Amino acid sequence: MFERVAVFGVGLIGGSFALALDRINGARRIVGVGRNSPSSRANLERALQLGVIDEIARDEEEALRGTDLVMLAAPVQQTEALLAAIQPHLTLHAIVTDAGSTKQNVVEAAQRALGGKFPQFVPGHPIAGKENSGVEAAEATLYDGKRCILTPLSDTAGHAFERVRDMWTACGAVVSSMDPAQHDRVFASVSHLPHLLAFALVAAIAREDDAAVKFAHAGGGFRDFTRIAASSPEMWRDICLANKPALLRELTAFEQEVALLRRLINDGDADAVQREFARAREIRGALRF
Ligand SMILES: NC(=O)C1=CN([C@@H]2O[C@H](COP(=O)(O)OP(=O)(O)OC[C@H]3O[C@@H](n4cnc5c(N)ncnc54)[C@H](O)[C@@H]3O)[C@@H](O)[C@H]2O)C=CC1
Ligand SMILES: O=C(O)C(=O)Cc1ccc(O)cc1
Repeated sequence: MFERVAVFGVGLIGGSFALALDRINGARRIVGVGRNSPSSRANLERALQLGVIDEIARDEEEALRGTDLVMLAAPVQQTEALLAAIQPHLTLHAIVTDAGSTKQNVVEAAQRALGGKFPQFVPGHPIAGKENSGVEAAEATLYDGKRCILTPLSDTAGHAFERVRDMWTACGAVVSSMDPAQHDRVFASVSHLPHLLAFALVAAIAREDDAAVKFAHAGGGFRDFTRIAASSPEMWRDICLANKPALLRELTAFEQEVALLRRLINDGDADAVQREFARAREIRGALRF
């Protein structure tokens, strides 16, 4: 399918992408690129050892030589700097895509950094993942049966969009398209807010004097609610700041709901509390994932 694929950020998502592509013989050669830090270098070496990538590229020029697909899978606020460094080496037939959890800031970064080459960029977001980071957590089957959303603009090249769509489909994902702003509103609600709340709950309890005894007695409900608080702080910092307006709107709506429940509990209004819980239970029970 592709001759040479360059993956910028060979962690959970980039590593799983490389493994999924390899499984379908989707790339003749896969090259990994990291950032200039000891932990990133160690992660890339491990990726090579695990056979996730075929080689490590030292810089953008080396990574882009003969490359016909670039996948960005680094934290979203790195997008503009990465694309600016890639742009001079990007040949006309090469396609660039990404896996970032936010799309409006990524699209705007790509427009600024790629200029006339922006049509070669296909913004994407696989809705698959877990709380573990790094290449050790990568899995070839991560995207099987999972949604992958593409958010092309009117000037995105049709052939680039089709190749990225077909590639994700071949990797096992169910692909659909969405407008970037709508994407960010949806995921502020069902992904970014829940992660923020999980981090907030653990952080709030940890501040209490008897936190240790409380955590020691936590059961399944607490485990389920806070699993995602073990996710990468850097990645979630970037997502929350990149999707600030939509996330703050969702946070306001959530605060209003919490304020309502606080008032009902304070008033001892048992019927109203039960009605609120029953409504949520019914809605949650009908959801199919
Ligand atoms: N973790 C998840 O469940 C999901 C994450 N995403 C998105 O995928 C992207 C990657 O996330 P993960 O793989 O989970 O994170 P990760 O922490 O496992 O991997 C990110 C990798 O990017 C590298 N990196 C950081 N800055 C870089 C740079 N400037 N150049 C090259 N490499 C760089 C890091 O060293 C690390 O190896 C993020 O944009 C995230 O929003 C999307 C869907 C699900
Ligand atoms: O760990 C989980 O359950 C997730 O929700 C994974 C996830 C994290 C970020 C995304 O943009 C998409 C999926």
